[in-house]
Amino acid sequence: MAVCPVYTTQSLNSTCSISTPSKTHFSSHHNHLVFYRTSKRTSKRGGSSSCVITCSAGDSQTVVIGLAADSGCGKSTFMRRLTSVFGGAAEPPKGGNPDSNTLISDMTTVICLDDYHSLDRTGRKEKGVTALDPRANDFDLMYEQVKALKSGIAVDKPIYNHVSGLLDPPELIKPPKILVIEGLHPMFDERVRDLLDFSIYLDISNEVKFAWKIQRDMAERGHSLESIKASIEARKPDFDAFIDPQKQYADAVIEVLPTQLIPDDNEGKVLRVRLIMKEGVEHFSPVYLFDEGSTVSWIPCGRKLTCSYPGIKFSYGPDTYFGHEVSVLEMDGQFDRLDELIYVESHLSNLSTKFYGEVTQQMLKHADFPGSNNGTGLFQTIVGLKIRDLYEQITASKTAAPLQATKA
Ligand SMILES: Nc1ncnc2c1ncn2[C@@H]1O[C@H](COP(=O)(O)OP(=O)(O)OP(=O)(O)O)[C@@H](O)[C@H]1O
Ligand SMILES: O=C(CO)[C@H](O)[C@H](O)COP(=O)(O)O
Repeated sequence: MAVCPVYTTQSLNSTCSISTPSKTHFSSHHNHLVFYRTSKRTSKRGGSSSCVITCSAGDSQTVVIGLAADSGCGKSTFMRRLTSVFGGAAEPPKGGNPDSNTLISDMTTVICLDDYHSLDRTGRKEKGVTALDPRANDFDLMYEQVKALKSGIAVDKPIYNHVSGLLDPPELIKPPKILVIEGLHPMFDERVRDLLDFSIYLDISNEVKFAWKIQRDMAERGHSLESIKASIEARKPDFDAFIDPQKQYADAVIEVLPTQLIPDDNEGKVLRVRLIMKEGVEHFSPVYLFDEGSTVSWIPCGRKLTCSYPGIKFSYGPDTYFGHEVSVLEMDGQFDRLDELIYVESHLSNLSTKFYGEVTQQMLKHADFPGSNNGTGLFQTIVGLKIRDLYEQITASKTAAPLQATKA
C-alpha cells in the first residue's frame, strides 16, 4: 500500500494551507485508497474555513513509455541513451535466460514486444506470415501484462528467443518505475496504446534503413547485399500496413531522411533528422529554437561551431502532422566536434536539462554510439531528457494530486 502524504502541506495551492491536523477518514474506491481529512485552514485573506483533502494510493504506479520502429532502426541505441539519462547500467535479468530481450536498470525496465510473438519462426513460415503481421502476435496478453505492470503487479512474460526462433519459458517481470515497451507494435492495439504515458516512433526512411541494414547485416552479420534487399522487400507490405501507421499516434516522432545539403546524395551518410513534437501532450512541452512558435532557419557554422562540407542547418517551426498541431525541430548535417555542441544547446529551450550543458555531456558520454555526430543522437538524447521530466512530473502530480483543497 502506498503511503499517502496527508500531512504534507507543500503541495497545497497558495490560497490554502493546513494549520492543524484533525480528523482523518479513509475509504476504498476502485482499488485506490482514498483519504479524507478535514482541517482548519488559514486563507491568505486571513479568514478561516475547512479543506477537504483526497488522496489516492496510486503513487507508486509505473509510468509506461512506448517506442515503435522497424527492426534495425535504432531502438536499442535509443534505449541505451534513455537508460543512461536515468543513470545506472541496464542489464538482462540476473540469473535468467541468457537470450532474454529484457533490460533492467535501477529506474527502468525495457521489454521487447517481440516476446509477444504468438508464432515462432517455424510457425510463421508454415502460416506464411511475417512477424509484423498482427496474426503472429498476442495482443490480448500484451495488453493484460502491460496493464498489470502499470498497476504494480508482476507478470510472467514470455520470451521470444531470437537465437533459436522459439518461444522460451517465461521470465518474471516486476513493476518498475518506468516501463519501456519497445518493438514493432506498441501503438497498434488501442488498449495497449491507451496505457502509454508517452509514445515515440522512429521513422527511418527507406534509403537510410537500407544503408543501416547494409552496414550492420553485411559488415557485422555476413549477409549478402541481395539477401538484405530481399528481406527489406519482403517486409515492406506488412511494414506499410501495420507498423508505419502507428506514427500518427506518437507524441514524438524522430524522422530520419537523406540530407538536402548534398544534391542527389545517395550515400546515406549525412542525414536530415526531424524531431516532430505533438502540442498539448500532458507533461510534455516541445523543445524550441530561439523563439517558441516562430519559424526559424539557422546555420550555426562559423566562429563557434566547426563545420566541414556540407555544413549544418537547423530549422524550427510549427506544422501539422496527421491533423495534429506539432512543433518540428530539424537538423541537417553532422557535427565535426561534439564538444562544440554546447553552442547549439545554448540556443535551444525547454530541454528539461538539470544543468547547463547536460545534453552536450550526454552526447559526449556516448560519442561512440551510432548517430552521435548527427540529429539522431541529439534528438534521441533530448527525448530521453523529456521522458525523465515527464516521469518526474507524473510522480510529482501523483504525490500532489491527492491533495485537492476545496473551499467549504
Ligand atoms: N543513428 C544511427 N546512425 C547510424 N547508424 C545507426 C543509427 N542507429 C542505428 N544505426 C545502425 O543500425 C543498426 C541497428 O541499430 P539498433 O541495434 O539500435 O536497432 P534496433 O532497432 O534495436 O535493431 P533490432 O530490432 O534489429 O535489434 C546499428 O548497428 C547501426 O549499424
Ligand atoms: O522484426 C523483428 C523484430 O525484431 C524480427 O524480425 C522478429 O522479431 C522475428 O525475429 P527473428 O527474425 O529472429 O525470427
